[in-house]
Amino acid sequence: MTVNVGHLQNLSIRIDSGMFVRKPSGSVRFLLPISKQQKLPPVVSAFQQPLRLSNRCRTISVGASCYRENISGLALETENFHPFDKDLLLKNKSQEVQPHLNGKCIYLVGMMGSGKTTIGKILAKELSYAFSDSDTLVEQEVGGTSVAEIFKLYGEDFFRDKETEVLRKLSSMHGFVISTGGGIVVRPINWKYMQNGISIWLDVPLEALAKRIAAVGFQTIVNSSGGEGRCIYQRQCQSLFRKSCSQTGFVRCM
Ligand SMILES: Nc1ncnc2c1ncn2[C@@H]1O[C@H](COP(=O)(O)OP(=O)(O)O)[C@@H](O)[C@H]1O
Ligand SMILES: O=C(O)C1=C[C@@H](OP(=O)(O)O)[C@@H](O)[C@H](O)C1
Repeated sequence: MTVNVGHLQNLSIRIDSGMFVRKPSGSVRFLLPISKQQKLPPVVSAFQQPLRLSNRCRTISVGASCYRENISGLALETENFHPFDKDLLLKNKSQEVQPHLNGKCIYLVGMMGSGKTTIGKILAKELSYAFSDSDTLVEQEVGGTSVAEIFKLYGEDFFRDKETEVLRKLSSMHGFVISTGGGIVVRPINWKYMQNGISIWLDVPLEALAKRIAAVGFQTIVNSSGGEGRCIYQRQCQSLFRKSCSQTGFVRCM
């Protein structure tokens, strides 16, 4: 599905979906997936600088006074960007793409603590979508048993089976923003179900994740040894996210 947002900052660009994320430096990155098959015309931006959309995933700035393409060609960063409020950016972006989504579900994927719930709730509100959390749906499937209890009583495989069942049901629904569990990418079948919607990977550096998880004292279900064990697990998931990103056209938000 492509969305023509030619009017957005005069960018004559066709995108599958996109999202603004403000980088710590204050600039804003707008990410979009480019599927392999799409032969997109060169994009002449508002700044009259032709862009070659050759990569599967591009970041492009919007509303900046000027920008430059970085060496890897994967990221455009703004200079002299006047920092916008992130929620305002989400609001503006949501209003731009909402009419084109045709009710497609939006799946937020990322490590524990990457902000799936926080951003998912804002996004759902701005898109007039319902918000749901795959963990909560799994708990409902198991009579209200908590995720931690499910892992303890029935083990991870049981949890993963229920997680896949939840995604199968969601794949025929519309109008949801779903915050998925951090390990949802460990099963390729889950990617298949999420491809019925739009998947957005919140790619937060491990250091920032560690700070957030430490700050809220998350029960690390998957690796109670915390610390090193958790970091190894997170690195495994990160490489899975990267792989799924390359194979399934996930939108990657940094
Ligand atoms: N962009 C952000 N910057 C800083 N902290 C954030 C951001 N997004 C979420 N957080 C914080 O990180 C923690 C985890 O956020 P949450 O949305 O629950 O993540 P997830 O649902 O991916 O586990 C919360 O304390 C939240 O306030
Ligand atoms: O990383 C994981 O494998 C998990 C992350 C959790 O979700 P959150 O990322 O929302 O905490 C939850 O699905 C379960 O504890 C498994």
